Amino acid sequence: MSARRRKGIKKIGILTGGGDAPGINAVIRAAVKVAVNHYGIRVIGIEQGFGGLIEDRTRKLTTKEVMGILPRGGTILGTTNRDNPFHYPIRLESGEVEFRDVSIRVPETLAKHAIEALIVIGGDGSLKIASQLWEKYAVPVVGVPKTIDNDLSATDQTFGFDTALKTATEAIDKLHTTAESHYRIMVLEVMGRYAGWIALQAGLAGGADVILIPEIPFDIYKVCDKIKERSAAGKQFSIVVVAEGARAIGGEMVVKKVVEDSFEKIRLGGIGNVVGEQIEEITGIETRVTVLGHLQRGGSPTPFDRILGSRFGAAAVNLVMEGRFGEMVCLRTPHIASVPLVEAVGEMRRVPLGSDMVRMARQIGVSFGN
Ligand SMILES: Nc1ncnc2c1ncn2[C@@H]1O[C@H](COP(=O)(O)OP(=O)(O)O)[C@@H](O)[C@H]1O
Ligand SMILES: O=P(O)(O)OC[C@H]1O[C@](O)(COP(=O)(O)O)[C@@H](O)[C@@H]1O
Ligand SMILES: [Mg+2]
Repeated sequence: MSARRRKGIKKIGILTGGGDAPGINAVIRAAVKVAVNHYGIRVIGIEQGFGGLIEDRTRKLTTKEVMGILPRGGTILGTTNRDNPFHYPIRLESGEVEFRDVSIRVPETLAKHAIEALIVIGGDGSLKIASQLWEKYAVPVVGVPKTIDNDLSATDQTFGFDTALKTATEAIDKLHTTAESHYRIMVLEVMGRYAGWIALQAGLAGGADVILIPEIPFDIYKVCDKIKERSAAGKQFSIVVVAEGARAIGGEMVVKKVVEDSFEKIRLGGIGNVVGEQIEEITGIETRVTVLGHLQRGGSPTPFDRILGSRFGAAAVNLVMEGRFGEMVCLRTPHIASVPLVEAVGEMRRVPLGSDMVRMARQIGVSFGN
């Protein structure tokens, strides 16, 4: 510990950015406990993501503040998937919004509070900002990967994904019983942005008949063939799981919303209804659509996510104390490792078409609609 103390760090900051994910509070709790109890340093929480560093919203995080938060979903610090210091929305007197680079305020706020290192818990967007802050201002940052989408290539898994999967699987189980009773087709739309991990794995865990993911564009007639094949075999109901980023061959992804003051403006959603209507029209079988939405991001984290979050939180503080800035902690099963942030945000992890999970799914009769 004395060698680490020589690095001279006495105070660190923590912020959470992007969509929340169950397990964030486990990261914060572990980081605070390790910082305070093990290294004897202080922790400042930045509120509401990068906006907190721009608008100077901070609060002290003691071990008392993190008591009892392990099983809690969400983030006690608040978050946003809009604020980007390099592209920050400023509301003009005219009411119009203008984007400006206000990133200089980040090192200014950190200096004001004597914060010597910053732990950023976020997905690709937030970690890219962290990486830019490190490159442009040498802000001493360490990243912690977070997203229910599990779409970061640099880590075997992100926390939050397991909990989202549990929620989506339970939803499929529930849809099964009502689908079976009413001889209906049930379509479930799940999140995941441009990756199909939630749809694929929840679909497999819940025994879906059709799984539509962004990585495999579908043909609606092939989807209906599978449903008709089941009907012919006496199975009078079917479960179709659709990722929000799924699209028909030659078609576009369905956009639910354009968030103008966000850097990444597109919010996906709506493909479930499109697919549901087409299935009903083509097969003539009564079809209902459920959009699972933000239920997937809420609730108490699973044991896996609590433990992974805790491991990441502890590892992030260790990286800080070792002076290894510009890096992100990651899971290299069974170990916790680290990678440079630039590498971490470089590539999105999508479902590989040759993966054994896709192969197994096909072998047990799941249709991907192609
Ligand atoms: N490719 C990008 N480059 C720079 N900033 C980005 C990029 N994508 C998103 N951002 C910014 O990062 C923030 C968080 O991104 P988002 O994707 O919503 O969450 P996450 O951190 O979970 O990926 C957004 O507010 C946006 O301003
Ligand atoms: O909460 P919003 O703005 O509707 O965002 C929804 C998006 O956020 C997510 O839930 C999580 O994405 P991030 O981890 O990148 O924040 C996506 O699955 C979904 O597309
Ligand atoms: Mg993102």
